[in-house]
Amino acid sequence: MADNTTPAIELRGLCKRYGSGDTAVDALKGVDMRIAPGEVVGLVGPSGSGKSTLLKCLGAVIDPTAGQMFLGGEAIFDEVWKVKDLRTLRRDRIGFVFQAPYLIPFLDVTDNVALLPMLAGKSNKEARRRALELLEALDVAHRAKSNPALLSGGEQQRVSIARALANNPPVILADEPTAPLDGERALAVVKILNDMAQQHQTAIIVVTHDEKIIPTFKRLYHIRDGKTYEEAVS
Ligand SMILES: Nc1ncnc2c1ncn2[C@@H]1O[C@H](COP(=O)(O)OP(=O)(O)OP(=O)(O)O)[C@@H](O)[C@H]1O
Repeated sequence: MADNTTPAIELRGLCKRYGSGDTAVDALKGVDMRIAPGEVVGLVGPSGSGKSTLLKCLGAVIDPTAGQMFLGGEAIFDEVWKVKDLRTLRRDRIGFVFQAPYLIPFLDVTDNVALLPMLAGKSNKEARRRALELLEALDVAHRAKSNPALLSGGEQQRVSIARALANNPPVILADEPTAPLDGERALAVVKILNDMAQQHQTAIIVVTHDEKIIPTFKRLYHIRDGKTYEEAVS
């Protein structure tokens, strides 16, 4: 990424140690990353290499042990805590897409997407308007009033992407978002993530093992034994 752009995400020497003493595990051993607004990058690595730990640190779900993390140039983890309100940080600045869509079964599709903007203080009307706009963009508005259980796997995943985008977060963390999908639907989800990144300048990290989508990333980070390496992709 260009040096003069403020990165959406920047990690400097991020470390995470679980436990202490003889049983301590150093899951992250000094991770450096810079991701610009609008970039979609892949993160690949073998089992136990630290992918989940890195996503949990990025999502402010767990604290790193050392190092620095910045979102949009603002220190999130530093020598001291700079951001106290992690709930607000997770709600407004980071969108999550998981392997399973985890839609709420007793809310219809629209309310699943509208819930986060409502929690962030938008009126019901405004939150639903935003939800419908996203459902349309993701080509799933025809299921707006359905119970999520009645949707196909690909439709449910598109709804979960709409939910991740609902508060217009500058960062989206996607953990194996295409794992349950066939090749065509997996590539369609990647295209949606790329389109959304371009339109909203969202930075997106996609953790994946999915050989079908790995060649689509313009930048790819490998993680091995708690350290990341960037692969130059032509
Ligand atoms: N809560 C924990 N306590 C102790 N060690 C942990 C904990 N969570 C993860 N680890 C260890 O940290 C290392 C990295 O684990 P992590 O789950 O981040 O890897 P991963 O790349 O996501 O693996 P997978 O692809 O199998 O999910 C592993 O050695 C793991 O055993």
